[in-house]
Amino acid sequence: MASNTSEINASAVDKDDLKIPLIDFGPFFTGTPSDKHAVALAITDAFKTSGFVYLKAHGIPPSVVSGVFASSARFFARPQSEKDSLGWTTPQSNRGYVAIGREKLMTVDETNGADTLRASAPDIKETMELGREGVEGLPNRWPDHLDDEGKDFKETMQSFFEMGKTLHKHIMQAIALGMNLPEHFFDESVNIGDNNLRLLHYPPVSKEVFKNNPNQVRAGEHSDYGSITLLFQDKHGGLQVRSPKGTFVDATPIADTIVVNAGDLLARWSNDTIKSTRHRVIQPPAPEGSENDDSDYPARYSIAYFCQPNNDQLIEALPGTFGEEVQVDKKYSAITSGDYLVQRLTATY
Ligand SMILES: O=C(O)CCC(=O)C(=O)O
Ligand SMILES: [Fe+2]
Repeated sequence: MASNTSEINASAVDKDDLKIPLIDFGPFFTGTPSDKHAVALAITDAFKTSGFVYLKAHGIPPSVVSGVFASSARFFARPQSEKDSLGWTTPQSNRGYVAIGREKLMTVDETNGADTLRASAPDIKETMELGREGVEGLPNRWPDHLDDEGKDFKETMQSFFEMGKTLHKHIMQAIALGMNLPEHFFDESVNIGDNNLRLLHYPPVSKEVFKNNPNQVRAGEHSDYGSITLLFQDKHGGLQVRSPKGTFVDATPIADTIVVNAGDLLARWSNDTIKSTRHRVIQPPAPEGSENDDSDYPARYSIAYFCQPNNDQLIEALPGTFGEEVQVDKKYSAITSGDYLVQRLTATY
């Protein structure tokens, strides 16, 4: 048990009071009930302190993940006109291709000045947004009519979408146990799969761009909107998390792990006992000795699977997070998951 506990608590990031553990999710599926509980508590504890955790043995095979990265890279390599023909339309749909400069991620307090911010330092990224299949009037913008590669893309992403849905359920089961709720407490709240799979491509950028504009980033500081985000990074790095001291700390990629972070809706659901922590993406850290190298920063690819409770799920303070026993009132009024998401998306596009 002792070795098991220390493995659960391995540290991935520990800087400026920001501690992000690396947790082996395996024992949650295969361990004894007490192993399972220990994993659940460790994950919940991480969400309550930093809002972030690295997970290994999460159940999505590395070969599947590399297949999704490859398919994503082939998609972004298509001619701009093809990608534009699959363009994102509305926050209600939130499906389709988003060209560089269209979305500006920002913090909640910045949304009043969204247009100025977008103009001065647009995010240097393009994305492809994929949603649940079969929603009346909101089709995914698949490239399957273009060629065989487009058909492969559709199949790969549909299958990955389902895996993300399952992992969402499992992590919510861990959170339920960690919050002293029944293991299956959230199952019915996340069984529809109203999630959003976002493929991201940060193209190569000249070092001058970052030198000349101190506000330039690849993706602006923000918190995520939903319950949790499953983030798959390539090896380049550039993701940073806001520490309690206010600094940005690198969340360096670790092979065969994913970064999972809590979103605003889970923070709200937990009456702010769980934290939705701000993060951003900048240029990758320069390898040592490369200070005078003036070649471009390399491209970076990532996959963000935004998990969202079912659209019609009412989000209000969970049992145990308010009331006399804990001496805290409910901090927020009830809102459905779907209404909340559309509100947030409307501000950033
Ligand atoms: O690309 C990344 O590593 C993070 C992207 C992100 O935070 C987001 O799209 O919400
Ligand atoms: Fe994010």
